[in-house]
Amino acid sequence: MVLKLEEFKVEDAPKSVYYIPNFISTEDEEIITSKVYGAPKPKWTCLKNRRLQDYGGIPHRNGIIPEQIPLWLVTYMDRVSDLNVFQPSRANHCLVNEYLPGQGIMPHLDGPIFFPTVTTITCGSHTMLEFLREEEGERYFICKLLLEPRSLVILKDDMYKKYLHTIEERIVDTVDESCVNLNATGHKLGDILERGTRVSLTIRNVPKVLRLSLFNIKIK
Ligand SMILES: O=C(O)CCC(=O)C(=O)O
Ligand SMILES: [Fe+2]
Repeated sequence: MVLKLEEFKVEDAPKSVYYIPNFISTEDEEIITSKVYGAPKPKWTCLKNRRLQDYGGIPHRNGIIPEQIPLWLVTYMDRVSDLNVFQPSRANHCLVNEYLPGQGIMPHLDGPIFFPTVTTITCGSHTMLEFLREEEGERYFICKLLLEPRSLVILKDDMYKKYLHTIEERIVDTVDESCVNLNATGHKLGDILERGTRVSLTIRNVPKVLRLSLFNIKIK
């Protein structure tokens, strides 16, 4: 299936957002959640307000020391790379985040470690991804995106580099006029959406790949 990215552009957002509903099937969604929850307990990193798993290695300022990515996940990372969003490269890192109702993520930029395009597959529950502008220490709300289960969202340009993104710690979301991708979703103004447990795959490219050289290992 060849998918024309331009057809999924969110026109009412700052440059650039693409929102693709049903990027994966319900079967894919079940595979992803069962693999994520089937991972050994030490694979999880527990933060104060969410849990996460790193695949592909831990990204650092100087680069990433690559780790083998399980085949089930390579399938989905390849499906995203095939949209040519990381050209001339491909995805080599995936962060899995789990959010229980009431959990979220603080306003942040993904930063310069990554190729400046971020893609996220949402499983299990919707969420509301909100965007802020930061100026002279003040933060101003810009817009929000309703991320439905099985969707893919792609952020690049100013939406990657300039505007912070955040998920507020809420148990319900209300759909209002600031939700700029509403017409691409199955929802309407005024809908009240109760959050369930959301598992997201944040798929990116780390351009700097470090290779461990044997010559740097001192043998006594
Ligand atoms: O879970 C999400 O949709 C966002 C995750 C995120 O912003 C990040 O991991 O940098
Ligand atoms: Fe982020």
